[in-house]
Amino acid sequence: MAALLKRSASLLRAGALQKHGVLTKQALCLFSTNMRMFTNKISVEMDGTTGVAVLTMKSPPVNSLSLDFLTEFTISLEKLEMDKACRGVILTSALPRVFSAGLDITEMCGKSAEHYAAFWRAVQEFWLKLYTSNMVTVAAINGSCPAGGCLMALVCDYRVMADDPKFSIGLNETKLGIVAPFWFKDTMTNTIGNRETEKALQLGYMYSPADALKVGLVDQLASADKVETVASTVMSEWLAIPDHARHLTKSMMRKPTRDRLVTHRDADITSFVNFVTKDSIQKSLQMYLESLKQRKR
Ligand SMILES: CCCCC/C=C\CCCC/C=C/C(=O)SCCNC(=O)CCNC(=O)[C@H](O)C(C)(C)COP(=O)(O)OP(=O)(O)OC[C@H]1O[C@@H](n2cnc3c(N)ncnc32)[C@H](O)[C@@H]1OP(=O)(O)O
Repeated sequence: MAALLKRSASLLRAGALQKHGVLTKQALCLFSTNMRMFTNKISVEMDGTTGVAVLTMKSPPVNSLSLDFLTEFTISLEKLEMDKACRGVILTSALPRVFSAGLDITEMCGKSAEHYAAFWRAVQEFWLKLYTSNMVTVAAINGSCPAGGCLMALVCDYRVMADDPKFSIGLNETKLGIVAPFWFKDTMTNTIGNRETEKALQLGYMYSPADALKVGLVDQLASADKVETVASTVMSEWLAIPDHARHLTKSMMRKPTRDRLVTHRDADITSFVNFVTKDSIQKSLQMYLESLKQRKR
């Protein structure tokens, strides 16, 4: 398993995975009964009787989406996708207070253009795999989830969030002096509508759980200790629908948004690299990172 993961990770980075579908054949049936898989940053527990896997992010301190994290996540998801016994995935965090802090800012600071391009391709791949998954995906949001963390929750079919006012959720990119790409924006617009997205994105607004429920950014609130249980109940309701009908419906709803990124994928990478290599953007990101560190002092 470790060797397969290592090889898969290097293939994914090299972009070979999509071209040759290598993982498809090798990883088949890894989860066909009760199964546990651990990587450095993610653990997956698959219940063979219900067909539901729980994918738990465990990358302290804040489950930030680094290149390594994204690679491990995408590979784990792909393995579940290929296991016919797996029909649904619940995403959650093992960390107290944080679901995911979004993209790892250190991946966007002080690195080469080649690194930024590889990082951005991995972010796109992560979004595409989760957005177009055949499985039912439910986010059990047991902590804060800004920016890329919010995006991860938004691409799921259903969101249950812990009803704790200390937690918040939203696309806060403008607060860092950066801009949410069009496919982040599309994902949010599809969920809460154009007007609310326009306000939320310009202001980099972080919603409390109650406000997130009000605008439809999350579907349901639960007490912090019940989030995963509620997510499991929701999952069984969704799994009561025949897979093929639900999946065709999901594809029909999501295809235009998915196609837009696929069509403009290379241009989007170029645009990201051009943007993030600007001195002014580097300065904003460095200052933001520094402000996060200062908050603790
Ligand atoms: C027009 C063309 C456009 C083209 C595209 C252009 C632009 C690119 C768009 C890129 C889209 C970006 C998406 C993102 O996801 S950016 C990331 C945004 N994330 C955040 O703003 C979250 C910041 N973090 C927090 O708010 C908090 O950390 C928290 C998640 C609420 C957790 O709080 P707490 O438990 O109190 O933890 P600390 O704040 O103490 O943090 C612990 C350490 O973790 C470091 N940290 C936090 N977040 C990140 C991160 N996202 N990346 C890297 N590192 C992070 C933090 O600095 C602490 O580090 P230390 O222990 O060394 O001090």
